[in-house]
Amino acid sequence: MIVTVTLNAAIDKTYHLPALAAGQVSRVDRVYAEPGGKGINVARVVALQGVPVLATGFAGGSNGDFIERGLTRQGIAHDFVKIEGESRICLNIMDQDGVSTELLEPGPTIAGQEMEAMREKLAQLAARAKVVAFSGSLPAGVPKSFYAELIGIAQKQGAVVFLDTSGEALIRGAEAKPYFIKPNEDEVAQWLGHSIEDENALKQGLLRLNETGLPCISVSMGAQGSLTAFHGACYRVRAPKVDAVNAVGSGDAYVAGMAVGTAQGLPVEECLRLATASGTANTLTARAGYVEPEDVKRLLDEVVVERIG
Ligand SMILES: Nc1ncnc2c1ncn2[C@@H]1O[C@H](COP(=O)(O)OP(=O)(O)O)[C@@H](O)[C@H]1O
Ligand SMILES: O=P(O)(O)OC[C@H]1O[C@](O)(COP(=O)(O)O)[C@@H](O)[C@@H]1O
Repeated sequence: MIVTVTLNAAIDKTYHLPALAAGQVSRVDRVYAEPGGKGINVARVVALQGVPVLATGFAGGSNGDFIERGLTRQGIAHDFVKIEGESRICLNIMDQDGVSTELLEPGPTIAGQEMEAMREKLAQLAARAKVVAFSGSLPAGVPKSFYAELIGIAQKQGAVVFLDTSGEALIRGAEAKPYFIKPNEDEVAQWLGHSIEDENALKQGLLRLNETGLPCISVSMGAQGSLTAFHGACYRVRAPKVDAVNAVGSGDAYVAGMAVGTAQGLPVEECLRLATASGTANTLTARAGYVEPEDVKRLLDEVVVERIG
């Protein structure tokens, strides 16, 4: 089983409208509202590929109820820590030219006893999991070291750990040496303490991070695919060319593909192929963090994985 952890769960709302004009009234043509936040998107894309998954994290208020009911309706097992605060809404406004504007609420404040409940729940769930994937921002009240703490709990239960977050939560979380991380290029530069001029510099940087005890690091680059350092080997992956409809959640779909491949014990090249096909398939639907399984299957053959060092 794969367990996904979303500490800052959300209702992901997507508004499709002709144009977004600041300071004016805009009418929305189509609205999608889904259980979301990065880890929940990962769970949905894993489930859509027919692999057992369970979503956990913090959920509260009427938005939390919506998230849990939505997951149940979508057939995704879940077991959240109930919190006093209200889970957030994240808004993606898509105009007719495909330009996306995201508004992400900060989320609720988490109390000390709610964090304690999360530690206990995770220990139980991780004992049944092959892969535990932590994704997304930290809600208020949670210390920046919380991911490192939770990663330690999951590793102690024998799970392979993924971490997809940003900023200080990533830097501090990475101290616990998760198996897989997905920083962006700026974060890699910040880590290394120098700017990254070109792809070769990025490759060298990722390989150096490998040496610090981080075995698998992917930097994804939208339509350009991704670069991954894996135990001292480097892979350049080209994504299939498609007419993208909505790329929000593609990073999460990529993580889902990596998690599925890893849980199934596939070689890293095949994990990267599945991750990329899942990320690209996510761009083909109007919904965030959603793939058609036939799209993933069809795109697999169009992904090019090349070892470059
Ligand atoms: N426009 C696109 N065309 C084809 N594939 C895409 C496109 N956007 C994203 N992808 C796929 O999804 C993966 C993750 O997307 P990316 O936008 O880099 O993630 P994030 O959402 O974390 O920024 C990419 O590596 C690629 O496989
Ligand atoms: O937890 P964060 O970092 O605030 O991000 C939350 C948002 O990220 C998203 O998952 C999209 O992320 P990606 O496009 O990077 O996959 C939204 O669906 C979600 O609401």
